[in-house]
Amino acid sequence: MTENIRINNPNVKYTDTHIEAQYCYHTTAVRRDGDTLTVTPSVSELEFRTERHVPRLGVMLVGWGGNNGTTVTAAVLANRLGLTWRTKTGEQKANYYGSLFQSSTVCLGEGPDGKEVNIPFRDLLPMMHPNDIVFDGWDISSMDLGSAMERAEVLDWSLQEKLRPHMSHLRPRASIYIPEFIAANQAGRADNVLKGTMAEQVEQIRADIQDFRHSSGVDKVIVLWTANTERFCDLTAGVNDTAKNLLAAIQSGGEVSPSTLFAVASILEGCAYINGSPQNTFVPGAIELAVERNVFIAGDDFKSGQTKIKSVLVDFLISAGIKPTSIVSYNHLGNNDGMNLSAPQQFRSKEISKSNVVDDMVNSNPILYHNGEKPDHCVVIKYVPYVGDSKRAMDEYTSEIMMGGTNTIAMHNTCEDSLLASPIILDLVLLTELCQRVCVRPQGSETFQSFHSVLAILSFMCKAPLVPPGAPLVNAYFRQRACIENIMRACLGLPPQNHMHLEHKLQRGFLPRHDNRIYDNVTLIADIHTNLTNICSNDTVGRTSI
Ligand SMILES: NC(=O)c1ccc[n+]([C@@H]2O[C@H](COP(=O)([O-])OP(=O)(O)OC[C@H]3O[C@@H](n4cnc5c(N)ncnc54)[C@H](O)[C@@H]3O)[C@@H](O)[C@H]2O)c1
Ligand SMILES: O=P([O-])([O-])O[C@@H]1[C@@H](O)[C@H](O)[C@@H](O)[C@H](O)[C@@H]1O
Repeated sequence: MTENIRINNPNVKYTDTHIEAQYCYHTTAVRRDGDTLTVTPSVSELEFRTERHVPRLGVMLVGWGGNNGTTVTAAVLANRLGLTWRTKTGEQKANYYGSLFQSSTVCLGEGPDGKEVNIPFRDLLPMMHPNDIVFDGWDISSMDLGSAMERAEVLDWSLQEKLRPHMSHLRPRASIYIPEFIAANQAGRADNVLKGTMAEQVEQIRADIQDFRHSSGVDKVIVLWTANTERFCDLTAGVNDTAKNLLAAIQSGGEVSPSTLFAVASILEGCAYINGSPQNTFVPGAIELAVERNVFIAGDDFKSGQTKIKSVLVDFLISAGIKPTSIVSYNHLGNNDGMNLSAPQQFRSKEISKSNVVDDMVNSNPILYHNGEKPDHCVVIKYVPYVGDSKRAMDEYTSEIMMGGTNTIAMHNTCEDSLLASPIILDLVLLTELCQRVCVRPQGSETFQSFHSVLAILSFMCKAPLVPPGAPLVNAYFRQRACIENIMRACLGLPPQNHMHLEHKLQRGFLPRHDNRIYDNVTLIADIHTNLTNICSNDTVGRTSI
């Protein structure tokens, strides 16, 4: 279902190539003087410009032969082919459940009947449809995607049988393998590795990207790491502290992880690079290189299950004035990721990303938490081969409530881990692709600017969000989601969702006045057919009328 939305707004203009929206950005600055807080509202006039043409997108996955890589590829193929398959409970149809853009909605406003009108999130702006993504990638295991899907043991066999003819010809490219960065138990699958110096391997990855771009005919490539979790990299001055030093370290063969080598290769090829794992891929030199080359980077670590619930539950508790004092997150799983995480250094990377997710919420409430006080927080991950990709998570949240009371919430959460991560991979690349088509011009500035290379808007999909220097780090789930929705609304000149419904809360109510200011004596009425093929090819849409 694709919704056609009509923006009746004088400050939104449609050209053949862009959506151009004048936007008033409201914020407040706060200054403390003793026990007085001075709050100064500010309004910034911004012009958002969004390219309407959606390109053909290629996604290259590092770790393509893994559970996530095979599953997300299979899911896109199954949806593209419109596959159904028998399960023990009946006929199952391919879908994109778990994807923010494909399976959740946003509220546009109220209809004449006073009821809210909700549309698919993806219909807010011209976005790539996941069915159209072209996949490629690398893996240290040479196994073809059909066999690797079988190895992953994620999807129903009857679906695998339908998909195998479409996947068996897909083979991961040879990859960069430095054994010390992942668990020793991964060595057995490493039969597809590049030889040569570090610099030669980076050049090969760059050549692979160029080869894929040319052979597939895609217009742009995004590279995403869904390979195994690496140990943290040592941050060393003169090695990875600047872009120049990092490039030199690659030439000399210093301490640079495979994930960072892929990041450098992607950035040098002008491709956005996303880190789906918890290691510190983005060493300062990599970030500096991305900024210098104006290339998007984002991460870290897909926020898929236990941590996603934590970023909701802790936000609920603390914003309700309840004080979490102990958070224990245990899970066991039996997939290869779990096997890799059974090694201490790799587990430590994951423990860090899973543990820091409550910091912003705790720090937001000095009524409950004083002088750096934090809840006890324990993360346990165990490898139990028998359960495979079916992660069993058990969480206990103990909180202080009124008058010395105690509240304990215990939950059990079982899921196929890769079926939670796959839609997040799609959301990450689709939102990155959209952001590559958006630029903003503050009032008084001659030129437009893109988002910062560190693409913080992707925080919603990450356990340990990477943000630009000095930017706030937000983990609270609904704040992150609102950030995405309101930035996309701004691209349409629409104000942020405020959930106030004031017109329904006053004694006599009032009728909101339509924002139909005249714009150069022209009232623009623009149709948005958010089906991208319509917008690009059908000249009857996106029309303006005077
Ligand atoms: N719900 C989830 O599945 C979830 C959530 C958050 C984060 N993650 C992270 O996503 C990553 C992938 O998860 P998975 O379940 O698909 O794991 P997996 O072990 O099934 O897949 C990882 C793949 O990466 C390959 N690989 C390892 N090192 C490589 C290298 N240097 N180059 C290319 N390929 C390499 C492996 O051969 C394997 O095929 C892990 O780091 C995991 O921690 C997963
Ligand atoms: O997102 P989430 O469910 O909290 O975290 C998950 C961990 O609990 C799991 O043990 C690990 O194997 C996955 O890679 C993922 O990181």
